[in-house]
Amino acid sequence: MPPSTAAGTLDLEHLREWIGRSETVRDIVTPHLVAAFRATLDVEPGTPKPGDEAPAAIHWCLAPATVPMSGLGPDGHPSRGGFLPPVPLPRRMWAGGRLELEGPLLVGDEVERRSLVRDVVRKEGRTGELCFVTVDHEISTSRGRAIRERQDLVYREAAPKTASTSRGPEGAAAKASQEAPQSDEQKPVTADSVRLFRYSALTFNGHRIHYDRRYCIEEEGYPGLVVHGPLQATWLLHYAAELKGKLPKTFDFRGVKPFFDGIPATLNATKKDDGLSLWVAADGAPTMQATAAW
Ligand SMILES: C/C(=C\C(=O)SCCNC(=O)CCNC(=O)[C@H](O)C(C)(C)COP(=O)(O)OP(=O)(O)OC[C@H]1O[C@@H](n2cnc3c(N)ncnc32)[C@H](O)[C@@H]1OP(=O)(O)O)C(=O)O
Repeated sequence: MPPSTAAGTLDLEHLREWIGRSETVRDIVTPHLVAAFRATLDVEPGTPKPGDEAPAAIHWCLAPATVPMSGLGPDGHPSRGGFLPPVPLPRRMWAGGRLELEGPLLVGDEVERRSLVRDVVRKEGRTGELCFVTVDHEISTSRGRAIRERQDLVYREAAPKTASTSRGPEGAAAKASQEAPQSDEQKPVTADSVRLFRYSALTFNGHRIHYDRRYCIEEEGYPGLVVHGPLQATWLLHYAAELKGKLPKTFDFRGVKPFFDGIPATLNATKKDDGLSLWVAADGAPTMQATAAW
């Protein structure tokens, strides 16, 4: 993506100095993590043993930033300006990404994640000024690379004060977003506050939009707790594997509209030539769209 030259509040030149920054972190796929991950997905946790295949997308729970409380920003994420650029737009979201699944992670694996800030761009969206930060990750074990990932983070301007308890600009984005197509396959999914809390705990993600309802409504202008992008992507990836009998080789996903807790939702899939189109729909409208290819 080329840098936008449109006028805005961002010092893009400064933010783009973060491009090329890298970090390497390590963690272990423990039996407890695998059991807790399965339980959060409402699957029998069993008794994971060293060498068992770990569930796909568990890598999002590995090696999270462990920043002391004094190093957190007002949204509960690490203060910006370390590995990630100090984007001054206050509302961070996980916008989407792409996974290339090259091999499984196993219980007991020592995992290394190498991350690189690939791009920082400014865009003007229907909901206001946006700043996208793209991060590339490579996740490896002693057997070699297991996953290549592109992660798109988006930073949004402050919510208009009028948005506090209505759908506000989220409603505008929802109207503009695509109507859900007819699905070949569908199953219900629930996102209540306990599940969101558990997923935040699994990923050591302190972002307050996922568990602090007052903060969500009063500070970020959302009408409820926001369902994590990686949790929605995990559901869709597992659904794709369930429908086809094996994990896809590539999985592209994009959050198109926030999904709030307590809203009736479904996982959906339609066949495509080389794979599946998938989406989460809340109240019938897509919140995350994905394509999986084998
Ligand atoms: C974990 C974690 C945080 C989370 O999990 S947050 C919850 C998960 N994420 C979401 O719920 C995001 C849902 N999406 C949205 O709210 C909107 O799509 C978004 C990102 C605010 C953008 O909406 P807009 O209506 O303002 O944008 P436009 O559709 O007008 O598009 C403007 C340009 O931006 C590009 N774009 C839009 N959405 C995305 C996306 N998801 N990924 C990449 N690019 C996107 C779009 O293509 C337009 O680009 P042009 O070049 O065509 O101008 C945690 O924090 O850790």
